[in-house]
Amino acid sequence: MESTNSKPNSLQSICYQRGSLRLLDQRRLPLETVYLDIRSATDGWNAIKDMVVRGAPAIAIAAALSLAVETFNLDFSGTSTEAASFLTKKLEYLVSSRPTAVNLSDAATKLQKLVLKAAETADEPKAVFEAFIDAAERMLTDDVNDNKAIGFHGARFLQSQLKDSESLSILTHCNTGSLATAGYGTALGVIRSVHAEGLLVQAFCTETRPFNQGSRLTAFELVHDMIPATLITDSAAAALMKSGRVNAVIVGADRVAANGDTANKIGTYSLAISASFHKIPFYVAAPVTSIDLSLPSGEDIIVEERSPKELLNADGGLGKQVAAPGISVWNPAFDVTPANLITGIITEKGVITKVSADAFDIKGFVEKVK
Ligand SMILES: CSC[C@H]1O[C@H](OP(=O)(O)O)[C@H](O)[C@@H]1O
Repeated sequence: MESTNSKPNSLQSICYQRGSLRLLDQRRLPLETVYLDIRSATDGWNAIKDMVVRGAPAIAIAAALSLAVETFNLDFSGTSTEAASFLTKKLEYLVSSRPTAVNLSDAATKLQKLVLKAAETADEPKAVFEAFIDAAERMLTDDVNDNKAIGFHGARFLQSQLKDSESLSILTHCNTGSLATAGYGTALGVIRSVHAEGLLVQAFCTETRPFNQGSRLTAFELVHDMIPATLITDSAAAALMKSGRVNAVIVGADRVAANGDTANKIGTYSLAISASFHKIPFYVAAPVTSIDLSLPSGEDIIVEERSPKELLNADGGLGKQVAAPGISVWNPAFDVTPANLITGIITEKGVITKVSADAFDIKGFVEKVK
């Protein structure tokens, strides 16, 4: 993958036009803006695995578009059925790049069904490939629209919870903004919308060890958008809540189980416990595609464990060794927050609130908004 330094828009993680895909190398932000040329599903797989691109929605879109670029430039001499088989196998391969976020597997499943259906009526493979490329491209615009709707519903709901003349200071974790999506963001999109409504006093973002998505990416986005924001260490979050300066915590999601248990960046569970102790509402912001109704609870969510180097070396593994040689490491990239610690789930279709003290009716919500 070659790198180029062109800079269409410093928050644009995915630069795509038919036949060409460039991904912003998020490992080098915020100090360097470098785009990598992605020419195949293999390039896409490696970019996701190595966190060139990250964030549940963004990795799904990057995966699909990496295959769209390979397909567009492919000299294929098989049948329509063989074209569909080629695409379904490549999608299965792309899903293996990161296991926890459901967006990637959900998108792959939908695209596989689409190409198999297209092959039933296509006279030639070109029609199957074009149906796939069209669907992959639609993910870009659909995601931005969903994120803006999440922002709208989130801001409106938070405003409805405020007493007169109250305003909001919001704590968030990891990066859930433009850099984690096709644009605007999920939890950070809600912060953008609250700020646009003039209701935001301060955003607080955690560093989000070990990969530092908060200090490197979320802080970058907040400064870029001139949103009043303060960076804190992960370990300062409880003290900040105790100080009374946080009115709400809003985080993203990689996978929401049928009961509302939510997998998100490691450290989210600790934030939820601290928020509960300090009686601060705790929200998850995610598109409905992040909900996995096939899992009754978070018990069965696969949590990716990443390289010990992310802890042993500086800069989330990109720098030189700083930890004691020989120490063992446990580095889960995510944790699961139980539904009873979550106040509400903000989606592009509206906010899912509890139907009893500790329970959501996620299935009922999804059925209603389908
Ligand atoms: C809207 S992004 C969702 C989710 O993805 C992030 O993880 P990673 O940076 O490892 O891809 C984080 O968990 C975000 O909350």
